[in-house]
Amino acid sequence: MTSAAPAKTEYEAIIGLETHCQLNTETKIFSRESTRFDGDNPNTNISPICLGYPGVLPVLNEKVLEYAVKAGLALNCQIAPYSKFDRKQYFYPDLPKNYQISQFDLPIAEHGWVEIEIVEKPNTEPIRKKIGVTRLHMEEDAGKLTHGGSDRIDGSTYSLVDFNRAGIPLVEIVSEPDLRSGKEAAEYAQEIRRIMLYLGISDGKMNEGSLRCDVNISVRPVGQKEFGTKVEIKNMNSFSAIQKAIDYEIERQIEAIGKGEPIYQETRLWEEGTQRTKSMRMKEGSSDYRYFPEPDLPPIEVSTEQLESWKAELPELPLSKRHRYQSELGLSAYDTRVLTDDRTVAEYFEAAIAAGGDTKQVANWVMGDLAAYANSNNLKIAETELKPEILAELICLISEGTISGKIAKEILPELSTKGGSAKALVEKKGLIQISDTGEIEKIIDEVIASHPKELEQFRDGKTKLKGFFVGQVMKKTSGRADPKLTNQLLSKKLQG
Ligand SMILES: Nc1ncnc2c1ncn2[C@@H]1O[C@H](COP(=O)(O)OP(=O)(O)OP(=O)(O)O)[C@@H](O)[C@H]1O
Ligand SMILES: [Mg+2]
Ligand SMILES: [Mg+2]
Repeated sequence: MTSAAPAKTEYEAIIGLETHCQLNTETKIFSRESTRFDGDNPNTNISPICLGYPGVLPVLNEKVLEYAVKAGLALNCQIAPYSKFDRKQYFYPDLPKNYQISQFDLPIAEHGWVEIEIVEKPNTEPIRKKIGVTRLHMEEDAGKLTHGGSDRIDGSTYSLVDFNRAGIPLVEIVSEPDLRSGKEAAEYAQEIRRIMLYLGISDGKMNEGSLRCDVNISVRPVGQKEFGTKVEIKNMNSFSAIQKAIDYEIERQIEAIGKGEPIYQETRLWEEGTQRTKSMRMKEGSSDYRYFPEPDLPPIEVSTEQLESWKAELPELPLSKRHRYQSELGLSAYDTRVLTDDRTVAEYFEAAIAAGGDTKQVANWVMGDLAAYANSNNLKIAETELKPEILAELICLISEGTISGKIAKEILPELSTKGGSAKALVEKKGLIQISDTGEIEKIIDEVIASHPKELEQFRDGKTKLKGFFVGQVMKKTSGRADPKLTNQLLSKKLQG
């Protein structure tokens, strides 16, 4: 008896990511040219070292080591007290040396992990998962190729190469094959980016190529222990492209296996236009690179003292903030995620609380009106003129009853544009809330006296008209009457 081909749900995907982050040092990894490459003319920030002329000697940029170690620590890795560089050899027009200086068997950092937190919707429990980080190593970037165009004279096609990018420092972060879906992989990549940005060592721009993720995927029947053959996918320039490329590739592999076709160990390209992956080349095994120790660079030794001093410089990282906001501040996983995504937002939030603002209120303002103001003015929250202490002051003015929440919303744009104290602005504009019972009663009496018809209808059972009277009181006081008190007093007066 032959068994039917397994259904789609009987397969699971195994995914591992290789993430390349450009480090934002001033100068290149082994030479002194500037790392600027966009904006500058092609092939201007170059030297015999990054082009690999014979006989030149590379020297490691100390900042690169510092940034790589800090990244390794932030990824919970063990930092190697002794590591070295190796030559990874391959031929490609963007690599004139025919080898890339990288690290092979003794990388600077190994055995780490990253926690991802998937929050599907507000008010749901997040799914948390630890993803192993196999290693982090330092290496140099290659040049940038621009394909296309055709020669004006003979019509031949050509490619241009810009070596300004050659020698820009990179760290490559290799994950364990612990990811199981496109969603998890995109979340992992975002967490890596967040960590790099918190550390301030990379700008994390996927669309400009300073953060590049290669995805490795295989599928296997559920229950099978061995992994299937992996396929590597490149060329995704957003997190959603990572997710889509993986989801597409999982389907493709399952379908191929279903048809009895082999899966080749190959490199495929994600095509944004067709939303598909396309075969690019068969994948080298590591033996094809003929790695050997880089003879021109001494091994790297990191002393315990040096390591401790770099460790002491690390900021509080997103994971720790997420845990703290949820367990100590009692915020939801969803709010926590919004508040900790960007370090400057998290720091603004914390400063407003430190200045006396109520936690939940600060969170609501930062994620709500203030975020909306900042967005519509193309600013970051911390770049607005509303300093965190003033947001705290504004919140206190509401809670002590000096102004209503509505008035606070109205003056937020002015405070965010011009700065200055919230209290001073409220006083200057005469916006202080009327909370005096006698004063409100007097206004209510006037309103009732001038609307006898509505009063009669109300007393005849059209109780909805209460809202009309509230509105009239607010109109007369330019919105300054304490809404709660107004409601209470109106209820009494309308009954007669
Ligand atoms: N069978 C598999 N299915 C899916 N992912 C896998 C499988 N085996 C390994 N991986 C993942 O593939 C990635 C391999 O990356 P690594 O940098 O070690 O090697 P490579 O891709 O062969 O080399 P290169 O750096 O030249 O691209 C890791 O993230 C690993 O977790
Ligand atoms: Mg790879
Ligand atoms: Mg790799």
